[in-house]
Amino acid sequence: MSPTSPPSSAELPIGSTPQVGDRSSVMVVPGGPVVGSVRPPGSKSLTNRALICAAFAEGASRLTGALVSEDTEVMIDSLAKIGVRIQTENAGRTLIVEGVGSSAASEQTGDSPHEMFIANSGTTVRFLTAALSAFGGRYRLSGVPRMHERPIGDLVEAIAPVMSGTIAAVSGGGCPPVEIESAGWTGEPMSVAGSVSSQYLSGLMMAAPISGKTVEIKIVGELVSIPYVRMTSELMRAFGGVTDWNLETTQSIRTGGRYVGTDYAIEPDASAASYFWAAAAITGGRIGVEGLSEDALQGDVGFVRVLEKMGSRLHLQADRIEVEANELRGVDVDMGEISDTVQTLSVVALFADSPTRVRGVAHNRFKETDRIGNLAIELRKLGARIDEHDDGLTIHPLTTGDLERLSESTDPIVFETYHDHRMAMSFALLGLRLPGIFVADPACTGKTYPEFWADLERLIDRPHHWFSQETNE
Ligand SMILES: O=C(O)C1=C[C@@H](OP(=O)(O)O)[C@@H](O)[C@H](O)C1
Ligand SMILES: C=C(OP(=O)(O)O)C(=O)O
Repeated sequence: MSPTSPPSSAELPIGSTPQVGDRSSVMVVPGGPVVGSVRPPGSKSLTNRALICAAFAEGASRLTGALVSEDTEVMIDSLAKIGVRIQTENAGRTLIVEGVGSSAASEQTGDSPHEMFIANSGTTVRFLTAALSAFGGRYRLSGVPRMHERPIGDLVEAIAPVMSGTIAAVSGGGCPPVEIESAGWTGEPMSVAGSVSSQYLSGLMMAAPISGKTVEIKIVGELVSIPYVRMTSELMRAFGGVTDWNLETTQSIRTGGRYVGTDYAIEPDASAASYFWAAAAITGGRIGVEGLSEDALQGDVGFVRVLEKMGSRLHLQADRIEVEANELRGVDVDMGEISDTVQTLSVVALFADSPTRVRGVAHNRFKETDRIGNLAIELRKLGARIDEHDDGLTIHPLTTGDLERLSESTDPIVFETYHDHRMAMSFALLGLRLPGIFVADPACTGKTYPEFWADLERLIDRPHHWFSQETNE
């Protein structure tokens, strides 16, 4: 799909949400400063952790503020297959989970495998692989083609020596599908590598209470995305699990206890919030995100500190983080702890007055797509110089000449999104500043934020232009 002249568009009412396969691109109409308030949906990371803890708890839990999206739906559907009953209220944002308790190895082995479809949800496949191996039984977890290219070998290798039974990642390079036939964990100490994804360690930590054992987990080598591991500890504690961890002094974690049903309120998603904070920063606007503070469990609230380093002003309140635009300068920043916001920041960096170097995110190549290589390919479509590094990117800002050329051009530029929700939401920001920016496959935001386009329209108070597949092909 690459139109050479703008196709005829359909204007839909503000607040419309694209359906998968329904419309193949969207053009956000540029305008002035974006000003306002927004509350993104619940955190994906917190929702899927809370679902794991609640599912294997004794008793019922009530989760409020939950995310309703593909990544949480595949978790819920998979848990339902092992008999976890989950009722929904408030259009799915409240989940009442009847826990099944801890290890059920004896009842589950011998059955035909439970087939679980986990789409492209890293948290779901990694957390469930650990949890189900600890719970016991036969399972097969498979997803979309990209999921079968996303590594899980380090997790499988960590589990195999301490599990009674067999576990394998059957695609080349140690990728899903994952096949498990388990009679539970032995309780022996484990070792896990953490340089590709922190989700392996988080999965093992959360699985220990499910195994009914207290387990020592040694972290081998570098650990990426550390704030997510802290989040795991906090979530486990909220549900009665025990973690003993001091990463500053030790590279190992003791984890165990038993989960008990709990009422738990989920924070809005901080990675989703990054798009709105960035929208303020690049349009001369001011946007407050409700329901988040710097004390949030999600490390991605740290994105606003990077914006501050670039020149934006922050207004911090107990339950709201507001970003106000100011002149933007380039920064040299390690984003290893907030890697889901690299695409957002790269778009912001295009509008700064000097280059930005993003470091520490080599693991971004293993996510929904290669978030270094493919990000560079797309951003270069604007004419910007983007240097690709093993561990990140250098983004050279658009020059005044580039901005003039792009502002006057009537040629559309189509941004491919690679089935990656964060590509789509980040490129939408370009459309706030520049005409003719088409974002392909807008429905891919459904992985974590189905209402993204609707929320953005309400905030900017003007409709996007939607283009159907037929129009563009
Ligand atoms: O544990 C989590 O909830 C997550 C951890 C991060 O993954 P990595 O640990 O693979 O960086 C992040 O990118 C992902 O969106 C969610
Ligand atoms: C990397 C992501 O997701 P996951 O690893 O959970 O699929 C993400 O949401 O940006």
